[in-house]
Amino acid sequence: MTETTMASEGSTGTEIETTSGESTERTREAWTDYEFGSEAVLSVEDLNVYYGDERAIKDVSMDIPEKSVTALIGPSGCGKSTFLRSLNRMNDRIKSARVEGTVEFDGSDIYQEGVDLVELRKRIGMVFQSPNPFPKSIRENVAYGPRKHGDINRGLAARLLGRDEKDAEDELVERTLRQAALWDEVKDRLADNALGLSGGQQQRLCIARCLAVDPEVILMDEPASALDPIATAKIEDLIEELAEDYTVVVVTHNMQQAARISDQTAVFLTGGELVEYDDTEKIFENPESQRVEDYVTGKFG
Ligand SMILES: Nc1ncnc2c1ncn2[C@@H]1O[C@H](COP(=O)(O)OP(=O)(O)OP(=O)(O)O)[C@@H](O)[C@H]1O
Repeated sequence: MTETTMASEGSTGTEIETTSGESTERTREAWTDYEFGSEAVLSVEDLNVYYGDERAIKDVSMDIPEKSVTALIGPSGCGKSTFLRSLNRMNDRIKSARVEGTVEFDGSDIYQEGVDLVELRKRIGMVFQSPNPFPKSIRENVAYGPRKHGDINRGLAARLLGRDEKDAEDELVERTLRQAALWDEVKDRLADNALGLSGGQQQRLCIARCLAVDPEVILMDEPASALDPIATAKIEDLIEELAEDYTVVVVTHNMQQAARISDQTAVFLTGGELVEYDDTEKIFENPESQRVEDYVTGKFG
């Protein structure tokens, strides 16, 4: 098929006119080197993700700017979660998944050999759709990561060795629960089982657990989709606050939510294509792509 390229200057999409006269839109090659408000902390190049023979992410290149909220939106099955998981190698846990391309974080490719995955996931943490606290006390949920990583020494062995850091742990538990906007609700019952908290409180606890190991990036996969409107509003406020200190990447089905909380929005459409990526206001008010306009105005999806 003969194709004539009609890319106009300044346009992000490229119109392809086929011999049949149909005009279809092709996505930009790369959404990197973008002039967002801050430096890129993650830089994705030519990312393809397969499950067996099925390709779930198709040639995605994009930069993610630091200390801001990047929303990933698109219809069900378009690859948002797969893309999110590829940013801290969570897809490694899925047997059939295969990743090609690079994801640069702090100047090096997270997919190169020898990367310490525990350290990587400490720096790039994740919060899942359903709150998943451990069936332990509220305090232990927060302290678990720092204890495991040896940042805090607690327990009998530490006491015998004279290295018990109770005060440091108390300070860390309070600080992270405050950051997660949960402290006031749980400060008098830190020893209670976390499973006794409401869904929204459990999700904020999971965010505190993620913050306790001092991440730089927080990946969130539909963090409010299992919550009621009040709990959702609290999570949304929290996400905006967190972006003052952390880079947040959030998958959401909820377009109003993306519009409310994010600085930039990436729109994925069927087949794992990144169709458009821009300032959130631009995506919702004046997108370049007709397909994106149809999607954000609810014509499909
Ligand atoms: N573990 C897996 N094994 C095989 N295929 C998978 C797996 N996870 C996702 N897929 C497939 O990859 C594609 C993208 O799925 P993904 O969950 O990333 O999309 P999504 O946009 O996050 O969807 P949703 O909004 O419904 O959560 C889909 O076709 C899905 O069926």
